[in-house]
Order: sequence, then C-alpha cells, then structure tokens
Amino acid sequence: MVVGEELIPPGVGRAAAASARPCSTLLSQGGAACVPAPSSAVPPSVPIGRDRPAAPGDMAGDHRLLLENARQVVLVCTRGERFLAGDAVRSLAVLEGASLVVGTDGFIKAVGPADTIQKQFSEETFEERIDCSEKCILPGLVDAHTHPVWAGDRVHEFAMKLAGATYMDIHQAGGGINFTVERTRQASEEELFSSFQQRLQCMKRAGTTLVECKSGYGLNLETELKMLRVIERARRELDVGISATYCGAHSVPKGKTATEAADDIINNHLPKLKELGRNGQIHVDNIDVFCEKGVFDLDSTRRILQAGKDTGLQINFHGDELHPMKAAELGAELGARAISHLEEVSDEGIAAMATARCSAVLLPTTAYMLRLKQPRARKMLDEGVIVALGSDFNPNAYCFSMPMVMHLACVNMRMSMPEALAAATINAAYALGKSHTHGSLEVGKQGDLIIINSSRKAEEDTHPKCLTPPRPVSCKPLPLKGAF
Ligand SMILES: N=CN[C@@H](CCC(=O)O)C(=O)O
Ligand SMILES: [Zn+2]
Repeated sequence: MVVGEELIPPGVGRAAAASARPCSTLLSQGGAACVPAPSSAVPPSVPIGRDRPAAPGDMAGDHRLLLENARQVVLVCTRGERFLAGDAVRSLAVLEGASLVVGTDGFIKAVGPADTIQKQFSEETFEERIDCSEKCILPGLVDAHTHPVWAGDRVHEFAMKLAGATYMDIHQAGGGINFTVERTRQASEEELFSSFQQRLQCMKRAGTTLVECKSGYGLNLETELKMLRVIERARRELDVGISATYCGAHSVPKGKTATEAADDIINNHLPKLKELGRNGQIHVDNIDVFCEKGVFDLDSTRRILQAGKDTGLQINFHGDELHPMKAAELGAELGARAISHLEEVSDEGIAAMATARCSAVLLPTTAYMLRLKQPRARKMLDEGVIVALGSDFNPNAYCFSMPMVMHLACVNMRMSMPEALAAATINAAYALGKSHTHGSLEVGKQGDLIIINSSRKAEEDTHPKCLTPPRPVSCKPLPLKGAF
C-alpha cells in the first residue's frame, strides 16, 4: 500500500493511515479521523462560502449548510491522505445513512451517521438544509488539466483528422495550437472571459468544482498575460475553484526557435509573472511546457521548468505524449508535481515517477480523439504511481465532463471504478497541490461536493449515467474583489 504518509497532519499516525478503509464511525471535529482546517487556508477577511453577497431574505445561521440523511456519503479517504496509490486505491471510504455539516467559513465541520449529527447539532441553525434521502454525496470532481481560455474553434480540423491527418501534421502546417493562438491574440479580454465563464459553468454542471486552467494560446507576453488576467478574474469572481497554470511554452511562436522562445520565457515572461504575483495582481500556481518532438525538446523543457520552479511555481507539464521524450524521467528529477499525457512513457519513467511521487495526469479524451495508443494506466497503478485524470478540454478535445472522462478511463485504460473516482478527486487535487483542502469529504476540507440520486452501491455511482446530472455545491470562499 502506498498512501501519503509523510504528508499526513501531525497526530494521525502511520498505522491509522494504513488502516484507512470504508468506515462507519463518526468523523467530526475532535474525532480520531479529524483533519484540522489549515490555518492558512482562509485569509481572515474573506467573505464566507458565498458566490454572491447576502441578499434580503437570506437566513443567517450558525452553519452554512446541513446535508441530511444521505443514503451514502463517499468520503474517498478519512485520514488526511494527500493521495491514494497502490492498494489504498482499491476501495474508497464510504458512510451509509450519513449527514454532513459545512460551517460558515465554507469548510466541512462534521460528517457522520445521520442520528449522531442530528443529536450533535440539535441546537444549531443552518443557512440551508438539504434533504439527501435516497441521494448520494461525493466530493466535487477535480479536473486536473484544461485549456479553457481561447477564441475561435477548430471544428474544420476534425474532417482533416478523419481523412488521416495527424495532430502533428496539422500543427506543422500552421493549424492546431497555432490557429488558436492567432484567434486568441485578436480577441478582447471581455470576449475571452465571457466564453471562459460559460465553459466553467458547463464543467460545474457536470460536477467539477476545482479545475486547472492553462494559458498557452498567446505565446507572446502580452497575450499570455491577457489569458492569465482572465483566469484570475474567474478565480476571484466565480464559484468554481481554479488552479492557474502559465503555459507560455505550449508551442514555439512563429519566427523563433525553441531556444529563443525558452530564453524569452526565462528572461521576460517569468520575471513579469513574479512581479505581478508579488503585487497581488495575478496569482499563478503551476508552470507547464509542451515537451514534444518538434515543439520543446528536453533541454529547453528543463531550462523553462527549472526557471519556473525557481520562481515558486509547481511543475506540471505535458510529456511523452506523441513520442518517447524521457519527460517522465526529467519530471521526477526536477520534483514535478504532475506530468500529463504519458502515452509514450518508458518503464524507467514510470518507476521514477512512482519513487518521486510525481502524479500522472491521464487524459482519456485526447487518446480517444487522436487515436493514440492508450497510456499504460494499469502498469502505472500497479507500480504505485499516483494516477489522476483530466478532461484536457481544448479546441481539439471538446469535453467538459469528468464523468465521461472517468468512464473512458475505465473502458479504454482499464481502470476500476474506485481508481477512476480517486483519480478524479483526491489524486487530481494532489496533482494541483490542493489535496489538503480538496478531493475528499473530511473535516477541515472545503465544502465542495456533488449530490446525486442514488439507489445502488456507492462505486456504481461513478457511472456517468448516475453522475449526470449532479447537483454541485461549492462553498468556495471567494477572495474580496481586488484583494489577492
Ligand atoms: N498537447 C498539447 N496541448 C493540448 C492540445 C492543445 C490544442 O490542441 O489546442 C493537449 O494537452 O492535448
Ligand atoms: Zn493539454
């Protein structure tokens, strides 16, 4: 078994971590399985668990939300694990006949058997109560890889692909990413925000409450910053959690070599991002590079990722997708949080990722859409790699739905249903460095969850039929407008 022992909060020991299993005991503040809310998670001045200001008629309460009497609550894990890998991912923690309380700060206060919660909170008031009889509650889904800010579309390329053109044929002829770059450079910030907002709403309707969002259709500093401002605005204003990724090395811009583009990123883009981050204007979490033959080679990739890491960004990049590049070996060496795609990863790369606890973000829509060979999910899982999932939403892979991604992962990559659910919750949150606050229903984590109709075993609820349409609840504490 591999669990995130070294990252488990103080007070929860190895033995407890190793025995994380489906449970039926009360998990509430002060309980053995309690995970204290990270003290840095909510700045003192943020408004609480709201996607809009309080309106007349809103009920004040001791707590934000009570979800009562669910047939099942799929906790995913119970001991503060930061990821699930190896044996730990074979079965996930589930409570039968349970209730869950979210506090006014937007964080989970208690989860446990319905009658115990009822007694414990009998004197308390709630802003909202939801009767969850015959329903199942799961953590909000986490989408660990998307390209959601762009203008124009590439529907015309679909016919080219059906006629036999490969992704790289189209890319080298100036289409693909380069086509989207042209359109995105021409688009206004307002136009980009408006389509991005609609896309986020579609993702949320499909159950996603935390999503990684990349720049990368600007390539020049001006347009990369425009995209990152759009992502920042959504991060502040919308009730979907966002992990922002700078992906200025998504393609080599016209007129530059890969080395020149890398120099520009290292000498101009990254220092500007650092300055804007310091001023509180743009918050970026991750750095990404498309490490691929004909795009950024291993050497340029290494230089850019190392410079990004030195700037304080988490490394999270595209590797070993169309050709074996030894990207996995590089990522493990650099301490990458995550590498996406990995259709062409080597055996040595898989072993290195398992040892380095570098997560694999697998993208079933892309392998399907481009008719690539499937990434070797089974081998990765068997070797103890932390496997996560992402939709890879982009103009080439137009999929908003993590339930569909999970389904493809099961059918095409032979993942089990618990593995797919862990990959779309706790492990996807790990890939974004956010599994201390997201990805499972544990006390102290953010109250992001989905409610679905349920009459079956919890694991069957991961079937897209059951997960569609979910009722998403996001208790994301929104930063004050203008604040960082
Ligand atoms: N492979 C590189 N980037 C994207 C595709 C982006 C695009 O084609 O616009 C991906 O992850 O699939
Ligand atoms: Zn991508």
